[in-house]
Amino acid sequence: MTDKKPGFFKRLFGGEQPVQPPAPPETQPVSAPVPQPVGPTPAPPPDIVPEPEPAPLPGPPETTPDYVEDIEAQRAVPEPEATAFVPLDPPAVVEVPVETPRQGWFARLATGLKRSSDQLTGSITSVFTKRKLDAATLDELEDVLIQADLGLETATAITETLRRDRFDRDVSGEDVRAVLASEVEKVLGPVARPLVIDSTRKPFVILMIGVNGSGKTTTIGKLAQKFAAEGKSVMLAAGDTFRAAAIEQLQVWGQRTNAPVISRPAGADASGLAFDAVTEARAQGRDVLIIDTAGRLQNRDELMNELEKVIRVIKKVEPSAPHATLLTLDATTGQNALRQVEIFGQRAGVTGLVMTKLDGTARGGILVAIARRFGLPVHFIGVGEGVGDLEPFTASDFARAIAGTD
Ligand SMILES: Nc1nc2c(ncn2[C@@H]2O[C@H](COP(=O)(O)OP(=O)(O)OP(=O)(O)O)[C@@H](O)[C@H]2O)c(=O)[nH]1
Repeated sequence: MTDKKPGFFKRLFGGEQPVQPPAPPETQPVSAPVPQPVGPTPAPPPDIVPEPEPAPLPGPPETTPDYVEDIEAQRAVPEPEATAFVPLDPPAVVEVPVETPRQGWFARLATGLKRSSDQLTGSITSVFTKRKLDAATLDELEDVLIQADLGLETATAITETLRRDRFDRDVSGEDVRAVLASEVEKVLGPVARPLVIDSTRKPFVILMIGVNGSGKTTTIGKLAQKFAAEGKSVMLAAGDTFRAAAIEQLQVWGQRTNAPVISRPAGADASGLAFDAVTEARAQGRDVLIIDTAGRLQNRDELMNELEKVIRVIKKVEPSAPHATLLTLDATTGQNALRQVEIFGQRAGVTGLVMTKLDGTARGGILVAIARRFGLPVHFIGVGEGVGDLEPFTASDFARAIAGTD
């Protein structure tokens, strides 16, 4: 990446702050919607797509410690209309990106990370133009690397390598970029791990979590496509019951990928839905069940309680589930992503990460800081909105793209 843009780095880093996604609707005390688990093999009701309720609940259902026990008690009184098993007939108008011909995925990653890499390489070049490597230069470089979200440890590792090998010698921007790529790859190598579907689990339950708009539903669609292409039978659960549009979005993905979608009307209880979905997927012998959840900010305690409840209820049906709890991270978020990984990890037991929107961000460096701090597997990266735009994560490609080396 050779474009040097004087002042660009400063403009970007000078004012840019981690973006907080919009908060979900306020939770109000509501009378707990009665969870309506049904028997193991509910028949599809004649009305396939449920009408959204006129006034969706503004927040998650009430949390009570004995909620889970309530669910079990209420299993004795199933209400067939509670679960909508929706394999077909998506709603008429839902925006889901369509596939268009495009460049290869690495090119998209490299193009997407160009803003990150331009900032880095531009700054590195300006620091290292015709200069011998001295302490001041190393300090400047460390600042550049920290401001690129790579994290203090990685920044220090890079400057220490240079100090050890090149101190008091001429060093070019290219040399520094090579060290950067190598150090980034060193950090990311151990976390670049594929998502392995244990075929002895039927269904293998994947719970998708993350803040609002981080790409959960889109990633579910992409994963469903991937698994279907591998010959796996997939079921989806529209667990983002706060938003009718999210339910519809998942139904469209379900139709595209030929995966049945378990859903309930907007405003229904997400835990009850998860319960039904695991029960149904098991009854049908599905290979994989992917459960969507409503977006929530990690600092919204009541919403995180609700997520914990969803997990508890899933375990009521299958104690070993969820078998993967994937946190989607929006790459454009920057530093806030560290907090998301920390809190979602504590509350929901994240097993792996998917970083989305790497096709257009200046904040890609944050993945390095996350990898170093948490060591969680990074399974996939999203490089676009289309169904084919999910790629297994590879450390060397990411390192090359962010350092602008080929
Ligand atoms: N460019 C790009 N856009 C993406 C990617 N992944 C998701 N998006 C877009 O990001 C937006 C939000 O994605 P969703 O999948 O709806 O996010 P969500 O986490 O389910 O959102 P909530 O249900 O509101 O929490 C949509 O416009 C997606 O098309 C990606 O890898 N690249």
